[in-house]
Amino acid sequence: MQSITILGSTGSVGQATISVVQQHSSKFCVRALVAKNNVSIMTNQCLTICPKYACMIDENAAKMLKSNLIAAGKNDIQVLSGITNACALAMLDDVEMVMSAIVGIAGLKPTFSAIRAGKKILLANKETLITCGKFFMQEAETHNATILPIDSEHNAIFQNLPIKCQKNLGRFPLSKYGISKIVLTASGGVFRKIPQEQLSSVTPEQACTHPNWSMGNKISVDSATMMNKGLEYIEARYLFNAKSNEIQILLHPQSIVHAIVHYTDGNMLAHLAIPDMKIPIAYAMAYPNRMPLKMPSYINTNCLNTLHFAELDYHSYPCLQLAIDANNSGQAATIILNAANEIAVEAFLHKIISFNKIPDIISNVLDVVHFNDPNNIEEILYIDKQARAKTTSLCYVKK
Ligand SMILES: NC(=O)C1=CN([C@@H]2O[C@H](COP(=O)(O)OP(=O)(O)OC[C@H]3O[C@@H](n4cnc5c(N)ncnc54)[C@H](OP(=O)(O)O)[C@@H]3O)[C@@H](O)[C@H]2O)C=CC1
Ligand SMILES: CC(=O)[C@@H](O)[C@H](O)COP(=O)(O)O
Ligand SMILES: [Mn+2]
Repeated sequence: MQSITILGSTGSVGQATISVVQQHSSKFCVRALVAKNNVSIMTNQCLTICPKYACMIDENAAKMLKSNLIAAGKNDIQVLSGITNACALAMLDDVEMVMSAIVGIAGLKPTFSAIRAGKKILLANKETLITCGKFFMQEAETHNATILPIDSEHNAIFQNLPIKCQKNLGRFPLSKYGISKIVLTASGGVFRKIPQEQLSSVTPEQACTHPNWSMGNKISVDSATMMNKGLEYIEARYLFNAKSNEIQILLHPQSIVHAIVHYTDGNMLAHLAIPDMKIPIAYAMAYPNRMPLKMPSYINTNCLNTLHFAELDYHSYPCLQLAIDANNSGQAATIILNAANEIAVEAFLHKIISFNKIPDIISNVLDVVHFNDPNNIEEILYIDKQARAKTTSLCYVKK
C-alpha cells in the first residue's frame, strides 16, 4: 500500500487524484490533504476518504473544518492550519508520493519540502518549476526525489522517452538519447476563432470554458490567453533539458494528441488520449508499472480522421511570446512574468480588468521590474513579491 499527500486536494487535479485513488484503494491510501479555504469540499473529502491529516492554509477555515468533522462524529482526523504544517505533511515519513496540485507559486514551499524529503513528486503545479527552474531540478537530484510530470503534454512526452532518460530527467541533453525535437500541442484556447479586437468584452465565465478540458479557473484563463502554453514551454525546457530549437508548439484543436517526440533515427512517437487528467495521474501513480483506469469513454482509431494540426500564429497570442522571451531573458524575468500573470488573471476573474489587458499589464511589469537572477528560494520569493506589488498597482489603479 502506497501513501500519498495531496497538495491542493479540493481543486480540479486534486479531486481527479482522489478519484484515481478510489479506483485503486487496495494500492493507495490518502495520508494527508492540503487546501487553502474551501471548507465544504475538504469536509466531504475528509468524510469520504478519512485521511490522517487535513490542513487548511487559512486558520479560520481549519477551525470550521474541525467543527464540521466533530459534528459528523469524525474525531480521528488531525486538522492543521498554515503553510508550515502543509510543508510538514509533504514530508511525512510514511508518505511515498506527493501530488503537487496547488495553483500558482503558492505551491512552491510545500513542493520543495516534498523534494527535500526525497519523495516521488507528481508534478502538476507548473508555476513552481518555471519560477525555480534549474534550482528545482538540482534540488530533486540532490535529494534523490523522483519527478513525474502530470501536466498532460509533459506526461505525454515523458511516456515517449527512453527509460534511461526518464530516470535522469533533465540531467542530460536530449541529443544524448537520440531525440531531435519535442512537440507540445496547443488547443488554441476557447477564443481561437475570435479576432483579437473582439476580446476586450469576453467574460471570465467565457474564458473559463475550455473547449476540451475541465480545469481550474486560473489555468483555464491561461489556456485562453495561451500563457499556459508559454508556461509549458518553459516547463519543458527545464524538465527535459530542451534547447529552444528542440521545442515546437503545434496547434491541435482537438486535444487528443498531447505530445510528439522526434528521434534522429527517423521515428516520431506521438501520445494520444482523451482529455482527462485521471489518465496522466494514474500513469504517474502506477509508474514504472501501469494500472487499469475505468473511464466513461476510451480513445479509439475512429477519432484519427477528425484530428487537425496547424502551425501556430504567435502574433495572435502575445502572452505566449512574452513567456518565451522571458525564458530567454533569464530566471528573474520568468518569475516576474509568472507573478504578473497570476495577479492579472485574478484581476480579470474579478472583472477589474478586461481580458485583452492581461498581456499589456504583464508586458508593462516586465519593462519596469528588473532583478538579477536569484540564487535561492528566498530571492525567488522576493522577486515574486515585488512583481506582484507592481502588477497590483497597475490592475487596481484608482479610476
Ligand atoms: N486542472 C488541470 O487540468 C491542470 C492543472 N495543472 C496545474 O495544476 C495546478 C492546479 O491546477 P487546478 O487543479 O486546475 O487548480 P484549482 O484552482 O482547481 O485548485 C487549486 C488548489 O490549490 C489550492 N490552493 C489555492 N491557493 C492555495 C494556497 N495559497 N495554499 C494552499 N493551497 C492553495 C486550492 O484550495 P482551495 O480550494 O481551498 O482554494 C485548490 O485545492 C496548477 O498549477 C495548474 O497549472 C496542470 C495541468 C492540468
Ligand atoms: C490538461 C492540461 O495539461 C492543460 O494544460 C491543457 O493542456 C490546456 O490546454 P491548452 O493550453 O492546449 O488549451
Ligand atoms: Mn498542459
